[in-house]
Amino acid sequence: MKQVHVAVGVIVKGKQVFLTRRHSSAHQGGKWEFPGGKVESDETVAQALARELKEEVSIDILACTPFMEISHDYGDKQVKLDIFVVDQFIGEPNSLEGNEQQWFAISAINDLDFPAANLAIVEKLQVEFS
Ligand SMILES: Nc1nc2c([nH]c(=O)n2[C@@H]2O[C@H](COP(=O)(O)OP(=O)(O)OP(=O)(O)O)[C@@H](O)[C@H]2O)c(=O)[nH]1
Ligand SMILES: [Mg+2]
Repeated sequence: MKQVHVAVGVIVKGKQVFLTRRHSSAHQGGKWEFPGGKVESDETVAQALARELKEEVSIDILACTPFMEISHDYGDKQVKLDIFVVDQFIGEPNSLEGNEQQWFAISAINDLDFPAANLAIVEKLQVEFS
């Protein structure tokens, strides 16, 4: 099975993180996620991240830092998540696709329902932003 390369943005403000909820019909539907999406064949991961965060939550990235990479096999889909912390941006994130969205205290996201691949992200975030 081909691995899907995904650019993922962990949008932070102080000790808060911005999450959106995946549409119920999507892969891993109904779960909370970090905004992002597939890297197209003609773009770098940084370009994909900038494009996805603009399309999905309407912000312009000013600075981002590589955070971690996670490969995960969901059985029906293999993903490689290329994850960046985005802590400088223009605009206020707002889901253009009508998803549920919320700023959460990083210390309080343990009990949310995430795709399995995200658990390592949550763990590392809580170590570094608490
Ligand atoms: N955006 C995002 N995708 C994630 C996360 N965790 C995770 O396993 N994924 C998986 O990464 C894959 C691609 O993400 P996506 O569905 O956002 O891609 P996209 O925006 O290009 O969507 P589209 O092609 O449906 O329009 C999905 O299978 C999704 O389940 C996450 O935190 N954020
Ligand atoms: Mg997406």
